[in-house]
Amino acid sequence: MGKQQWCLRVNRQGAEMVRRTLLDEGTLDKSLKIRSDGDELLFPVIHECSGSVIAEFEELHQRVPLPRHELVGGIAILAEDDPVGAAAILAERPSVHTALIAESAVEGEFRTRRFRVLAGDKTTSTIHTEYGKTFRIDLEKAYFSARLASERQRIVGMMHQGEEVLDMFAGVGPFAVMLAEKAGTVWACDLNPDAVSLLIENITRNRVSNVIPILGDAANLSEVYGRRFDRVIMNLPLIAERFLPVASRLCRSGGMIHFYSLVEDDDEDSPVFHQIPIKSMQKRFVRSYSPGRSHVVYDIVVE
Ligand SMILES: C[S@@+](CC[C@H](N)C(=O)[O-])C[C@H]1O[C@@H](n2cnc3c(N)ncnc32)[C@H](O)[C@@H]1O
Repeated sequence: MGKQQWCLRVNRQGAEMVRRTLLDEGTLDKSLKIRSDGDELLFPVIHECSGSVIAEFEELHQRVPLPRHELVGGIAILAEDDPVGAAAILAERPSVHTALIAESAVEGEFRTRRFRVLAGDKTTSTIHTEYGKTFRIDLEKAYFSARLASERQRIVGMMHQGEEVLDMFAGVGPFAVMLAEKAGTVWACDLNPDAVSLLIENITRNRVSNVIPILGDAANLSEVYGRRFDRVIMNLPLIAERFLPVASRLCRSGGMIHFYSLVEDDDEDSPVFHQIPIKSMQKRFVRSYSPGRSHVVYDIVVE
């Protein structure tokens, strides 16, 4: 009798890239054996995420249990203040150069966190790989979450070739650089100068020529650009609501806004949706955030 776990079903062709991404983001459940099913591989993951389903897996015999941590490139972010466990992670994982503990929640306008080094190099900067693209990340200078990797692929999968895309809160550019693969142009805006510097580095390191970085306040974008965008990305949970009227002025009729939000599981949808012309709207679960709280996305087709 095996163990029931969330998993991603992936066609064998793209499976190695998915395996590496899940390993990099620390999402692969390494206590369970990867399964095959016809043309597909089933990768067990440690939590429910976009596109995941439940399946049964054989349990693997584990060596020394490492403390709970999340990986961003060569940085392990521990859930507990555990310097001994941090040293064990560095010893066990040759690709990890630094182990950190967060000393604050995600805070301020730039949505950053403060960290303390528990072991390894004294840095918050690293190179992270996601679906074959590499990103310079500096966890203390600009927001980044590796846990949205599958969500970004879901958006790429929905896109048509040549779309005009606006990423209103682009950070270091993970959505912008990923979506550039299908887009005509991606306009990527952020208020944080350090995020935009890292975005420019990430555009260059991935040799992307169709992402335009913008340092500025997304609130002003509709005064500069018209209703030209086929798709608008709004990943600024908690306060994105106040930018929704601006987004609807920027998105063409029939275009789509992806509005990310953190909601209590029994929350009603926000009344702000009544303030913009909507043709249709679908709410999707992205990942669980904390007990009783989820990260969700509203895919909104604008009237
Ligand atoms: C949650 S992060 C998302 C970053 C990126 N989209 C990602 O998924 O990694 C939100 C970003 O919005 C930026 N931001 C906050 N207020 C803004 C504003 N008024 N205009 C533009 N960017 C803003 C922050 O600096 C931060 O980088």
